[in-house]
Amino acid sequence: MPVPGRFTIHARDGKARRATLHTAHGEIQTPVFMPVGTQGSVKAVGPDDLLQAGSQIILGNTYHLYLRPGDELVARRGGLHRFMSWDKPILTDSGGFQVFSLSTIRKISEKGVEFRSYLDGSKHFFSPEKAISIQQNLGSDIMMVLDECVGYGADREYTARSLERTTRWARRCREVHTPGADGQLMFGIIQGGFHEDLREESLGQLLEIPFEGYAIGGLSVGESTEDMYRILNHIGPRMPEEKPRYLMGVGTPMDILEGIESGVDMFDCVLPTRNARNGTLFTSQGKVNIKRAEFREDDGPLDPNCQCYTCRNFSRAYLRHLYTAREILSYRLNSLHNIAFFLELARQAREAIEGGRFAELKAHYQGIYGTDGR
Ligand SMILES: CCNc1nc2cc3[nH]c(NC)nc3cc2c(=O)[nH]1
Ligand SMILES: [Zn+2]
Repeated sequence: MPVPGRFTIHARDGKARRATLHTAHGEIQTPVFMPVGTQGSVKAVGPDDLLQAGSQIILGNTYHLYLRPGDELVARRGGLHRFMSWDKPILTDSGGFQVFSLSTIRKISEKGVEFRSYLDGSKHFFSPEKAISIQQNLGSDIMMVLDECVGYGADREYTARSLERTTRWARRCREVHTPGADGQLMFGIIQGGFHEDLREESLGQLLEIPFEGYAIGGLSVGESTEDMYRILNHIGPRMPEEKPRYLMGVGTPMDILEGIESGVDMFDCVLPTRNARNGTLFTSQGKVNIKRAEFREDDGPLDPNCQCYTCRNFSRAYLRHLYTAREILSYRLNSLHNIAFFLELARQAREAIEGGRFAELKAHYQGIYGTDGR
């Protein structure tokens, strides 16, 4: 009987790990890429598409689902898995990031964060306890604590005070959910901005609270690749060896490979689905901007090395036509392919770590996408 939270490392290649994370809705092979299903759907694709593309786990946003359709409504329908017909693992964020990035008026205090809905301007309040109760209503397999993601350029003094409050909030989240209750896991989130010593401070404080996994927050917030990698390389290897490590909101193919090399196991990013909708497609030979005139009469597949539904059935000429005609099918086929590309990248990383060839895999993609793939 799998024990939710059990994390077994099968192989290592440098700091990179090949592991299995057990959850109440099945095992996750890591390194893993998690498609983002913000409002209970991964935009433009269905659960069958996701399964066929090899998705093991998807992400839901607490902030959005709380505001619409409401976490209580979802709970009355049997929880998010049943509601969206996805019976594999789901990770929900705590809404913290959306509140800070989407909501206009907000007040942050020791008690929590007050904000106005981006939908109708109504006033709402997330305490750490409320953020957890929403995720319990959603029934996600992995819950995230409520934290404050300080923006890029926040001063050191504010960053230091903020991480202390984020730790106190993390403790309050832990206090309202017994480890493993209802098979749900809870991850702590490391803050500390771009200061190595504050990152270590945040991690050290969180280690005193039992979490089933730890996430690196506060990155991919507009910083340079150099700053992201500096913090990633510093804190990744310092995170608990025997627990899953999750880098939130990252990233480009090269950012993901850099994260894996620093010992990170789990990634989520809207890049594949968001870029699909503006015609930017990731392929084994680099980025393809499908709206370019050069593809008007190109009968070849988008990516000859890709096994996805889009690449097996449609030509670049057709994909370009759909995109320029703003056909809805364009969003589905482009999103499917980009998701398949990111899932395949993670699969190749798992295989490379098993074979001790991760450095070669990273070098291969560096040759195609450059050092940071932006
Ligand atoms: C669980 C909610 N908390 C939380 N989410 C995040 C989501 C992110 N997404 C990105 N780039 C796209 N950076 C992030 C940082 C955080 C972060 O520091 N905290
Ligand atoms: Zn494809």
